[in-house]
Amino acid sequence: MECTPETERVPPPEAGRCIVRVLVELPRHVGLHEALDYRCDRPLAPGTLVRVPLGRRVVTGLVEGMAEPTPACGQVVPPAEPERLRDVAEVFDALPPMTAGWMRLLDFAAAYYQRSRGELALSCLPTALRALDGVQLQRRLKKLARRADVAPEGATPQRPVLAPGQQQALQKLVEQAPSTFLLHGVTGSGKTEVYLREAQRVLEAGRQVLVLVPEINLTPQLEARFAARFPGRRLAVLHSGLTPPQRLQHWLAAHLGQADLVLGTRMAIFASLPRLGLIVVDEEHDPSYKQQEGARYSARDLAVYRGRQAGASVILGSATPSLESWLNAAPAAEGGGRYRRIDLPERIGGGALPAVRLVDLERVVAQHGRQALRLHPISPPLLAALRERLERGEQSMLLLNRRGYAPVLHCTSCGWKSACPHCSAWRVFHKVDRTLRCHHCGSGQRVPLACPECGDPDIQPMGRGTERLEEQLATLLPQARVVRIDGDTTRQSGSLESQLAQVHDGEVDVLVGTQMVAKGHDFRRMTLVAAVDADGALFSSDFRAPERLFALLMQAGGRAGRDAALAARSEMWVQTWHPAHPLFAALKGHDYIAFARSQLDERRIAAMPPFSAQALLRADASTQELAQAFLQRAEALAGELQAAGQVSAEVFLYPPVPTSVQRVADVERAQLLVEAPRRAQLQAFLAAWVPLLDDINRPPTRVIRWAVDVDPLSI
Ligand SMILES: Nc1ncnc2c1ncn2[C@@H]1O[C@H](COP(=O)(O)OP(=O)(O)OP(=O)(O)O)[C@@H](O)[C@H]1O
Ligand SMILES: [Zn+2]
Repeated sequence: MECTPETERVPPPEAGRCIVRVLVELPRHVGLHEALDYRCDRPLAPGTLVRVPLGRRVVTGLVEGMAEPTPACGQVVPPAEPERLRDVAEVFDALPPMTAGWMRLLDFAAAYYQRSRGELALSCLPTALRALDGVQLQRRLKKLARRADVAPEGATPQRPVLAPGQQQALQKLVEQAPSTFLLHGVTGSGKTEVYLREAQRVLEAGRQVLVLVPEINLTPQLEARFAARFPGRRLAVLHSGLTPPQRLQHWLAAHLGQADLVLGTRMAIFASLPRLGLIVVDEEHDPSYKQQEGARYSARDLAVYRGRQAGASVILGSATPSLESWLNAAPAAEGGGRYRRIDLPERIGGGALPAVRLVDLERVVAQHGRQALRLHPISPPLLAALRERLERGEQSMLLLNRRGYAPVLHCTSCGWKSACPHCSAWRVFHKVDRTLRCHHCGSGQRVPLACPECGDPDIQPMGRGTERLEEQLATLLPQARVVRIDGDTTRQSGSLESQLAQVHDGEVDVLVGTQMVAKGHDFRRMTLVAAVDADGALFSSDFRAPERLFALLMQAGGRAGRDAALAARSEMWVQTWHPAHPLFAALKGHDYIAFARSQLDERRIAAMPPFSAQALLRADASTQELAQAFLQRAEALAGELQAAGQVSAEVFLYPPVPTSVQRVADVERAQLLVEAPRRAQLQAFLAAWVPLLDDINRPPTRVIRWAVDVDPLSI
């Protein structure tokens, strides 16, 4: 058994008299203490995995520590009477315990995001592990050991000569390690090569490397690059696309230290890595790093915590860093000083970033008449630009952030629209299978042959999605090979890889896609990227909308001209009704720094994050009144705590409001925004307030569920 510092507190073994405290999967609301006590014939190290009886079941649990029969200090909760305790059913001796560092990550994440530790701990472990007993686990481990014996071999990897910027970046990484770094490198500046070289250094020092990417669709490309560079190393991947047995196998390889490299999406931040030496968070600005259900954690923020704990460097990489990270990397005098910034301002090979062209749709209409945009959204100049690429054998990409054929169907005679009966949203028209589908609750129906209200057969799509754009392109450019990549075309496993391979192999002339193809991909033959309809986000009520739009457009533009030979004639087009918007001026200059400065100035003046800290309390109920009534009680409770001086009076609660999509799957949703000048104040407030919320959720005005979202990304 590994001797972690915690084991020193374990009392001497007394047969059958040890009491261990075990975390089991209990949501916070169940009302039981989150760790339960069990008897065991010997002391167990914290982090040991066990099976314990819970009600009539036997479940997997994680040993938190020993419950001392005579508490030495006041903090230890005295165990229940030993004779009434049940016995640990099984100890997973074959597995090393989770490390003390991992247990600290768990404690931190649970406290910070207001979750029960047991629930979080068990949700971080592979489901397949939770289903195994000791005998089955032994079998798995034997299989794994056999595979580990045959070390993979391969050709000596090819390493490019580093560009001067990359060299300087690596030098800083070495000199200042371990620290948290913000690697601000323009698109195509070779950030991945920096990750690879730093990873190599860390691997050679005998430590493990964790690399996070925002989307599952970016894992195959990255996996291929790392596998090619480190042929002798075992590589584990963790993302939601794996089957449960695969996930268990990869998780075990990391936990046992057989895998030196772990690549994955946000969930991989909880991978067990006993020798962790480096964490890379690629595209660190991406909202996908924030989990949107259950424990709403930010994998990026946890990476920073985890790195510090492990004495490992953390590299946050992006061409368009989040404003939070940008501020953290600013000089201390400007409110930063927490991260070290490293810049890669130039593209590999010295290629230019694509020239940005705004198509003023007002002018298009003035010149070509209203009908120019009536049948399809591609303005005449954009169409000409697409044709030009086609003639030269170059690739183009059209970005439209809406999947489906049309966001709504409507009846031309009575005005009926395809509303979802369960949500406050429209059902989206998907022409491929002639269905109307709600993107919120997933419910669907076949497209009606006539208007359900008045019987008129003339029902028409309104607006457009990627499916329709693809269809229109086929008419506009009949000779072009068009492929569409979005959430619908990539549902089947393997389909995304084959579609991307087609693009890389030059079998595609025009790629139509959502934001999913706008980032990370190293397309080599693309010389035109066009955002067909970007205006929607310009006037959103969400204060983060401009930041997100700017990042999306910069990233999308970054797919063009990545081959230095083609860079000079590469372009990023944006069709807009508002060409004078300041966001576009920054985009034209590829000026992230100016954009960040102006956004941060606005946020500072308005005391918005990152100059304040926020949390949302969300409530779901059968009616909006019930949901809001719960939130009002929560608000009143906060007022009482403040009046009693138990929490800071500087924490501000906004009145409860319906969420932006108010009803989903017949459930009404409302939210309450909590804001504090500093994170620590918000944390102290939540720690006092959240545990009391169950007491105010009682019949007859009980809500179905409530949840806290700390550092919410959309409000
Ligand atoms: N030193 C080098 N010499 C030659 N080619 C390089 C070098 N470094 C990187 N490259 C190549 O340059 C291209 C761009 O690199 P990479 O994909 O790492 O960019 P990036 O900074 O991650 O861009 P993005 O932010 O758009 O994802 C890749 O094809 C990569 O193989
Ligand atoms: Zn719905």
